[in-house]
Amino acid sequence: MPKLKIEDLTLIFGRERNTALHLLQEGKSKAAILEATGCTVAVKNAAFEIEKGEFFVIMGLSGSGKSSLLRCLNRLIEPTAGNIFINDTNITTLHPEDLQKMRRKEISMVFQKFGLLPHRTVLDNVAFGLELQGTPVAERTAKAQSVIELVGLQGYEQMQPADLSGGMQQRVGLARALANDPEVLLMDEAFSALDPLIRTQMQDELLDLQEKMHKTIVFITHDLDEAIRLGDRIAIMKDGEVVQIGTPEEILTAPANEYVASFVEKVDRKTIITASSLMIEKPTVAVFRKDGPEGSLRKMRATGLDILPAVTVDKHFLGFVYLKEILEAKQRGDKTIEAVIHRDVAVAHPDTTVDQMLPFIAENDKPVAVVNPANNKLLGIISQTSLIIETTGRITAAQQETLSVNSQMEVI
Ligand SMILES: Nc1ncnc2c1ncn2[C@@H]1O[C@H](COP(=O)(O)OP(=O)(O)OP(=O)(O)O)[C@@H](O)[C@H]1O
Repeated sequence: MPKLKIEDLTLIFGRERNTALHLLQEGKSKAAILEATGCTVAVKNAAFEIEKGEFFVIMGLSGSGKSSLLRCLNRLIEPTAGNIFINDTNITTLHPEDLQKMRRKEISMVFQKFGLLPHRTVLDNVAFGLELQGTPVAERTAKAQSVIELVGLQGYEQMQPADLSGGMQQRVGLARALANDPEVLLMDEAFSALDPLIRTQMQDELLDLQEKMHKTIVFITHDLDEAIRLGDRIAIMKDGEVVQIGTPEEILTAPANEYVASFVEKVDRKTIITASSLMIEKPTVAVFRKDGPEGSLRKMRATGLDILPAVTVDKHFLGFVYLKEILEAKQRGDKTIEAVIHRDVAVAHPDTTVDQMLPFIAENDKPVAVVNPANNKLLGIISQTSLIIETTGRITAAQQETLSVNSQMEVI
């Protein structure tokens, strides 16, 4: 069961929203609806699920509907149509008291502008939610103290928000949200007001915290770098619609449209793209140790390739063999290819990033083997060409040729 499930969620602002909803269902555009009714379609037919413990980021330009969507998730804004399930409960139909209970138990929110009470101390700000719930003083103080330590604010308990830096104020905001131990944390541009250095530091700290807490986090940002750093998955919004949902790598390698592609262009792919998306999959043609020079030659001729990976019968990667040396082995009358396997070669794991593979860029055209770290079985091959393209974004005519040869590799 997903932690959150959003079904056909639509949010329209304006008086004539029922008319606007009809027009939307008839397929009218946002602009046409605005003109006819004066209503703004802020979110249009959003539908997705978020798993327990997932860090889910919603990203999009200003006005794309991110905040509106987030605020529907705890009914801070009433959706115009659609359903929202938390666990198995449809919260769109909950009565106010049940909604209040669910909010207290399940959901907390962290805002961009911190939303702290200026005349209360850090401790009292953090304990505020518990105070509203009627939690006894000793209990709420103890709980507040423990989350204050969790976010690294010990020693600042008696200060007032104005005495703290922006980063520290946001830690108070985060501590306050965590104080009632919610299952779901909604974070609306929580780090956008912070200066870049503090922002990166807060991102790291949030990731560390998440390792310990395993909350379900829905985090809004207009910054793709932040989305990529934080998100297990990212939903990209444009004009009220969710236009793509995927892991950071999926978004970068296969942007669904021009809009997503325009964000992706600016990202440093090297730190995100991994060996698994670059490799030619399903172990490419490989020679078996038992093939011997003759069998290896046949495979090389059949593929037109002069370098092939060598594997054991159960596909454990051994190294690479070169056409020239196989020919020499044949002339010598070798019975196996054992003597000509180059074992000192670049090996990556599926989650090795391009950045980490930079040292593997050689002057000659040696491929990189991708193996399963658990058992050293060959998973695929990355050609130097694709590595170079990924690194420099450029490719020469000679590299292009190699690439087309490599792409002809077939499954054994
Ligand atoms: N209370 C409101 N009344 C009318 N229209 C609104 C209201 N709140 C938001 N909108 C409109 O709904 C659309 C989506 O706004 P929303 O604030 O959700 O976008 P956003 O992606 O979160 O943008 P930002 O990053 O600037 O907060 C915009 O066109 C906005 O003008």
